[in-house]
Amino acid sequence: MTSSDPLNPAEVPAEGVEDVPADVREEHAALAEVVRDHQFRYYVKDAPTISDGEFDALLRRLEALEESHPGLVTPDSPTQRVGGAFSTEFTAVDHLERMLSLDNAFSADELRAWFERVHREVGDGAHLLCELKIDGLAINLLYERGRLVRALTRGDGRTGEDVTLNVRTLRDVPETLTGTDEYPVPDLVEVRGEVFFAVEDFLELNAKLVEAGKPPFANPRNTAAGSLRQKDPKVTASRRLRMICHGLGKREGFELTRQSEAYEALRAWGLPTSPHTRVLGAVDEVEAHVAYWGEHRHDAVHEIDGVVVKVDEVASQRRLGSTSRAPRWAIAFKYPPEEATTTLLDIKVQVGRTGRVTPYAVMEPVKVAGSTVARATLHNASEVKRKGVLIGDRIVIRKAGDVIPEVLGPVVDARPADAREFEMPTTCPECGHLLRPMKEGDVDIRCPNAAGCPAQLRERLAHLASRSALDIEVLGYEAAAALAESAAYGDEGDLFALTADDLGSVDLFRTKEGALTANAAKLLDNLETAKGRPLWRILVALSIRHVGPTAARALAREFGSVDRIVTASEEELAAAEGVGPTIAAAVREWVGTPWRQEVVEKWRAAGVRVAEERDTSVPRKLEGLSIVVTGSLEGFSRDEAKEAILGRGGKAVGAVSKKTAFVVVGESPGSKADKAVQLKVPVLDEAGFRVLLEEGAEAATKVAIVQEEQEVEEEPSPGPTEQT
Ligand SMILES: NC(=O)c1ccc[n+]([C@@H]2O[C@H](COP(=O)([O-])OP(=O)(O)OC[C@H]3O[C@@H](n4cnc5c(N)ncnc54)[C@H](O)[C@@H]3O)[C@@H](O)[C@H]2O)c1
Ligand SMILES: [Zn+2]
Repeated sequence: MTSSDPLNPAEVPAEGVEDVPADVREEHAALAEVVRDHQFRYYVKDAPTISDGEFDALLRRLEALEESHPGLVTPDSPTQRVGGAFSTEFTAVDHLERMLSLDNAFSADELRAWFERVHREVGDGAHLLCELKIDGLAINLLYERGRLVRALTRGDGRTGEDVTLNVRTLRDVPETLTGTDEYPVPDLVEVRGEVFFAVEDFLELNAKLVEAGKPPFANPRNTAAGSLRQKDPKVTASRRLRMICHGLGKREGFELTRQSEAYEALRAWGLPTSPHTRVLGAVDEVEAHVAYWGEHRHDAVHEIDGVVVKVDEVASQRRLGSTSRAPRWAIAFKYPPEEATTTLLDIKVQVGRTGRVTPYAVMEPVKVAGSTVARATLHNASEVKRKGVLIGDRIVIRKAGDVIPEVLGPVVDARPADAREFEMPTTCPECGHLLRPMKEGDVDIRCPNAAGCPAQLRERLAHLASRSALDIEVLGYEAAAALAESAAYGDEGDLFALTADDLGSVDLFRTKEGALTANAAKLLDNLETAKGRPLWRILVALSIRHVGPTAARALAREFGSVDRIVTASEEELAAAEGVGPTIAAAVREWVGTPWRQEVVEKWRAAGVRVAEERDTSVPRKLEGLSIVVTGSLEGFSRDEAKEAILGRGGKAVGAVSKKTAFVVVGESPGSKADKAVQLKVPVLDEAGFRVLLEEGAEAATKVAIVQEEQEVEEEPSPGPTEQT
């Protein structure tokens, strides 16, 4: 084997095999020092200054250097050691058996490469134990004759920090083990696990801090580490730390053949294990499992940064052995990090559709959760203060799944000398009006120039064209900006009266030769179609505060025309089903604004359908019925199913109650299906749903599934395969 063997990095060729050039040697030494420095900040100070992704990249770079220059590999290189240290604040105590780290796989290929090696060494009978990689800190619990005698952090793998008093405050960690006939209390066992914050508890802790005027913590992992490594156990006790076991160290007085069996023993002894652990047979299944959890990353109570795959048979684990840093019988598949650090280049403000002025971060572009991010909203000026970020700071940002990126806070330890505070502007950056809160007690300040501010007009146009409003494809953000800026154009009232000539005077809609672009023709065409859209879409397009698709549907259903909405009193509006006082007040405010009423008049004059929402082509067979859809249907997307119900006068509701008329159950339904059974609400499958839509409630009742009261399954299997 060569030293480039990823499973065997500890095997170093004899000295002098290769002369490493001086500059490479220097780079390596400098990089190793940087890595050690970050390890100290992370493990000892619980205050890293770079993200895990950046740290992993540094370590990978070090590995790459060593791979091309094996002469650089020494036993004290960070690539060869468990990356931790211990602080003098705690007593240092040796582990009875070493605590190791894990090798990583960042792609399916790397996972397969690991698997093939395992295959070669121990044959194809190995079972693969898949566990969530909990993002917390490792702990080693020593139980002697069933009593907890010591708890150590991982430290450098050989020696950890004694945090016994702190760990005793954790509810998940029993003082004494229980035993069963099958699994009697062992003479001695080292139990390894992860201490973490449940995301929910972490958010609650932060909410309390913010309420008390204190800065919130950046992330659950570092907060858990900081909370456990406290000098005063009372501080630890005040934080709701949890623990889940994921391995064993030294053991006496019992033998196990499979690691999955060890978890059964741990459970019998009263120790917490994960409900998400699965034993799988083939690498394809492991890949599906990894993909599943990549999609459901936020379904566990704790944060995860990957999936750990282990060979389940203890005999095979022994045969595969370990390097100085990690076992060869396990690998951690890592997901793209959801946090990154970058530089906050500037804070600018943008003016929204309702004049709200919000600061946003302009950042050095950085990759996070698979996409490159260069901007993030900061919501309002007090949020900027609360987060404590200065322009020029290194900042931590987070992007979870499809959620918009969020600035978590500054890396204070890396603050440059010239970092400066953000000052909220006092005038609108686009029209110069003095900004102010529109109502007493508003945290947001707004540009009061709703009618004339080009920024607000641009935002309203883009909104009006969006999919949840008039759905005008060609009128994207760029076109909205071009129209808003064009002198030939007034406001959105003039939109439907636009002519080819008007568009010809806007640069964006003219070719170099002076002809109209294809998009201009398309826009005129789209506008013609948009005139006939249902009333609720027209209402959304009018940018009335608080009136999104749901409220607009309610208004359209209850009042049937813009005129009736305009003449309705605030009480009438508030009393209407699905409207309520906030929307009623916003509608009245809109009615009281002359230029907004002019928009309606201009639209009406241009032929926009501002009345009669009732589409008589679809009979209103579901009038007054509440219908719940759960699970996925083959012939309908979620929105289509909702549209089909609303279009027939029914209500598409989210929760099952006694008032629910039908529950439509598709593939992999949620707990709503069980609830329907409990409450004896008629259940329809997709075919039944079609009957309901086409023929109405009576016919549907005949095809509804008659529900026998049955035992409700405890917890639906969260993974793609069965738990063992
Ligand atoms: N940001 C920084 O400056 C900085 C510095 C050092 C390390 N780090 C981060 O720390 C991590 C490296 O730390 P590491 O050496 O502990 O390696 P690791 O986190 O990649 O893997 C090893 C650890 O995973 C934990 N783990 C969680 N769930 C597990 C399970 N089901 N089974 C087994 N183990 C499980 C164990 O505590 C184990 O010690 C990386 O994510 C790295 O980015 C960051
Ligand atoms: Zn303005």
